[in-house]
Amino acid sequence: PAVAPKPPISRALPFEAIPRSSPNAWVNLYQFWRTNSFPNFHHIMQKNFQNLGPIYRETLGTYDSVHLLLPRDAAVLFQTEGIFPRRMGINSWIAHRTLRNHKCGVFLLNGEDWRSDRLILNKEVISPVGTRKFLPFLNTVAEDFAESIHRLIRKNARRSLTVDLYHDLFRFTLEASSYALYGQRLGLLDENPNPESQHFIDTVETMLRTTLPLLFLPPGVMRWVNNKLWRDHMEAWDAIFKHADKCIQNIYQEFCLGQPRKYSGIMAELLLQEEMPLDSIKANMTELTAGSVDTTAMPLLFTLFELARNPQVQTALREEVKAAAVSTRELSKVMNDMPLLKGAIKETLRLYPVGITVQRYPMRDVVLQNYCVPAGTLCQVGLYAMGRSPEVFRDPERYDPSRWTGKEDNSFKALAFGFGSRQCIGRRLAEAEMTLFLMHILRNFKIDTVSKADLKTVYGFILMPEKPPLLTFRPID
Ligand code: HEC
Ligand SMILES: C[C@@H](NS(C)(=O)=O)c1cncc(N2C(=O)c3ccc(Cl)cc3C2(C)C)c1
Repeated sequence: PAVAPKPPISRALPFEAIPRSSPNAWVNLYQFWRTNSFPNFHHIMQKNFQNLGPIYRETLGTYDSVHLLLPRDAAVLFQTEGIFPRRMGINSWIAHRTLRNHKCGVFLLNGEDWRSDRLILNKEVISPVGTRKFLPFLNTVAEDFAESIHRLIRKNARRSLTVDLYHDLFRFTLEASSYALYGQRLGLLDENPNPESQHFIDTVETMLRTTLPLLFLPPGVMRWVNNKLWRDHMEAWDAIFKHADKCIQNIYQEFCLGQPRKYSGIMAELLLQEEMPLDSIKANMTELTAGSVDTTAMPLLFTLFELARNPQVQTALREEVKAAAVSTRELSKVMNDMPLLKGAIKETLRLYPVGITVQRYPMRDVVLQNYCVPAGTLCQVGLYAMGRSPEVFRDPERYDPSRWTGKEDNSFKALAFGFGSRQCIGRRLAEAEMTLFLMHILRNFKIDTVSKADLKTVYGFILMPEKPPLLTFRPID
């Protein structure tokens, strides 16, 4: 019998054949600057995917990267990340550490240095055992926040409160994270919040805002291109390090005077373990403190808005929360009894991913969408575009937490915290803060909003609303 002809192996297309937006890196960067495209970075990526397809190449100043849209391509990319996964560095942040002779935390470290710090931090920051220890601290702050809203409502003649929660949410996330990190309350939820901590929140915002324009410039030219921007950036960093240092000195001083008998936060555990040198603890605690403010406040604001304009979803969540909290069981069990609320948080991060991409450099040559991508090429998964792509999600514009609780295969679709051993180390802290916050809000109030129109979003290194929504809270008797 004749031998069946071998099917031709589909020859992967060369790297140069990947569709791309305009090829000239510096012209692109200039255009980006001139048209101030940074705030719209996520929308520009979405349009590029619509015009060029599920893979495209973009060169902007010093960086040349491949953008991916589909979960299956993200899966292939993550399989090539190796044991020291790497993402795009932030030159202006590294430049500051070098200038001030500070150590870097896990976000900026790579290779063996990253891995050794990360493995030590994992035990206290993201492991189930570590998370269980700081849960009660977060719950206390979430209860205090709900009480602070009741306090404001009692002051009003009408039994409701209409407010722009933007700044209050930053105070909540810093109060909650600082309590879990340092075991101390900052007093940000009191009637007149502590001004020093409020100043810290403002400097984190300034630092993030001034990071963006510096993002694609080589370190050498940054300070000459826009000196004021550079100086503001450095000053914000110095203030951030000063605040974190104060928190660290407080607990270190108490520590030398006598070790605490009971759990008093993540930093105390790191000091007790004596596995990490003090300057590394400081570098990592600074990242955890500054990284815990905006990143968690924004998704809370987006969730409250979506619950206000989707009353049926809000009611379904309220039922689930009431049922879960009925028996005063241990906190982590209550948390595991609210799948719909977990789905709501995933739904918020699908539509409003805080970090709009996840980046990796593959350790070996890889084929993506039938193109050859050489090892070491910067590859970015476009989370914002993926979350709103009808190819990936049915009815993508609909806020539907139940899409995450069914039997559907959602693998590599929930990437807002990244992936694998280098995923967000603050994930459990952020998820717990958001879950407990929403649980207490839903138990105490109905949330409403007048405007049902979509919120416009801007990218300022963190995805945030262009204009914060006005929300109305009415106590549930
Ligand atoms: C307490 C601190 C903290 C909080 C809160 C936090 N992050 Fe992170 N995140 C980090 C740190 C530190 C890293 C770097 C981890 C590393 O490189 O090992 C990181 C990394 C990430 C990454 C990159 C992961 C990867 O695979 O490359 C993403 C995405 C991310 N965070 C998303 C989020 C989102 C979404 C939230 C909130 C909804 C959030 N983070 C809240 C500290 C935090
Ligand atoms: C928004 C998103 N970008 S990302 C990592 O996906 O590209 C993100 C996610 N998780 C944490 C952060 N952080 C901050 O906000 C921040 C501030 C100051 C310092 Cl010293 C360290 C940080 C980190 C990187 C932890 C940022």
